[in-house]
Amino acid sequence: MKIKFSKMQGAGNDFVVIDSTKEQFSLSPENIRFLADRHFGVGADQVLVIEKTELPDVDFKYRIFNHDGGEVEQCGNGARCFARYVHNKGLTDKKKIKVETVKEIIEPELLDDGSVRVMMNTPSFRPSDLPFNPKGLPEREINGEKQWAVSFQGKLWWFSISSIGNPHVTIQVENLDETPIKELGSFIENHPAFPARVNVGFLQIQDPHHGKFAVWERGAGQTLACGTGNCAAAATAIKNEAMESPVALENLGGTLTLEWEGEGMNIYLRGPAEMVFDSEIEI
Ligand SMILES: N[C@H](CCC[C@H](N)C(=O)O)C(=O)O
Repeated sequence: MKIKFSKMQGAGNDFVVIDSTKEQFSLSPENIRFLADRHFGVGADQVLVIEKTELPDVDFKYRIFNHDGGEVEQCGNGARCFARYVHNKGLTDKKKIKVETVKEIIEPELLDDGSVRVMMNTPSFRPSDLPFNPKGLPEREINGEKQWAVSFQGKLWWFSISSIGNPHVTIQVENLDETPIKELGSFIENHPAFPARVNVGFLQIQDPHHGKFAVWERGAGQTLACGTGNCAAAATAIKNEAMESPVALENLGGTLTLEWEGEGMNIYLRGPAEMVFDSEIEI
């Protein structure tokens, strides 16, 4: 089967985007892994598949598949690239789009300055929403917020949990350059306390409105940015009164901006979304 696709990126998080609104594709996990493979396929952190939605007052459905072939609930950088794609390809002339994802409706908006702003719904801090089973892990409370810890390389690493539709752990560090992101990220991603695995974000706070962020993504490894991870880190830091909205986080692949007015409110993610090239591939 020959498939047309667009290669896109948002802050260096890269995607293969496939339009399945006209011709229905059912891609197996093996097909996804091939498309995402950086040696034998196109290469991407995630594969995004655009489909028709059955929901009233919603414009599209989009499905998100990680590099390892697994389908997941949400992708913030992907949402921005999705919006750029459907507009550039003439699938809609709307600048504010309603999109069905696995668990919720999100609303990306194409802004006049060329960036894209996405309403990413309300962050949750409930363990059951990840899911997260903390039994047996060291626990503490800071500013009324629970944190847990894992022991790794002879040190306790304290983390906060949150869900942006997909599961996240946020670890606040003094210096990203001295943090074992790959090793610790992979250890926590696959920890038995996270039955569905987890994304692991590392936040270095510079001042109440600025920070640096690095990430080990569930099913994709270390990426140059993770939109939902930035949402999780900013919401956690704002909730703990360590940062104040708006928050700009410098990722390896670019800067993302988060706006969140507090618990129970929607969080907004803003950043770039770029087309790289169009092509087709036989799978
Ligand atoms: N790895 C994530 C999915 C992609 C999220 C990320 N690329 C983003 O921009 O939010 C997960 O397994 O939940």
